[in-house]
Amino acid sequence: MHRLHARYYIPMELSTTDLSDLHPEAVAVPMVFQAFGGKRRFSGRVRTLRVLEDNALVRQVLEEGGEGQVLFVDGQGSLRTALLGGNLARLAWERGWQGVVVHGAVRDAAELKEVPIGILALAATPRKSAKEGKGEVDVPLSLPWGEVVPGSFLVADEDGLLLLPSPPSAGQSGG
Ligand SMILES: O=C([O-])CC(=O)C(=O)O
Repeated sequence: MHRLHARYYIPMELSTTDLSDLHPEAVAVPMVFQAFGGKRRFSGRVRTLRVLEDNALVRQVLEEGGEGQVLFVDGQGSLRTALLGGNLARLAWERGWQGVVVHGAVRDAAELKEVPIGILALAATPRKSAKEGKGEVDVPLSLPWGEVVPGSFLVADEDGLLLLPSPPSAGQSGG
């Protein structure tokens, strides 16, 4: 529907810029990621994972299910192996995850864009990860831009990521 009075239109989802203005204390992660998934805008309660070139725990946590949640994987910035590909992305979608953020690499980029969740990563690379199960689940992640705390609320859009202590309330409106 064409909106003649577009300036009176109040978006249901607040942008990260509006939210950052409302919550200057929130951790803001710049959009250093590429958007590989079918959705650029997503949000949800955060679970965390710290791994290094090993993605057995990524599968394990995604299998637990993540209705309304976002998995933030700190792959420590390594681009040597992919921590998620088409199979894990489809698993995430089937299990209700809103998105997966990978501070590291993914693969199967052509498949990822068909999966209707948010998938952010630094790069794509062909090589798979180890499956030994090394890593830490639900730990605070120290990233160059601030700390990503499990249980916080993540909002992602074209401008970056914002991490809030709790979901923004419906009464907040952007300007
Ligand atoms: O299983 C892996 O290592 C990642 C992958 O390729 C997929 O999710 O399809």
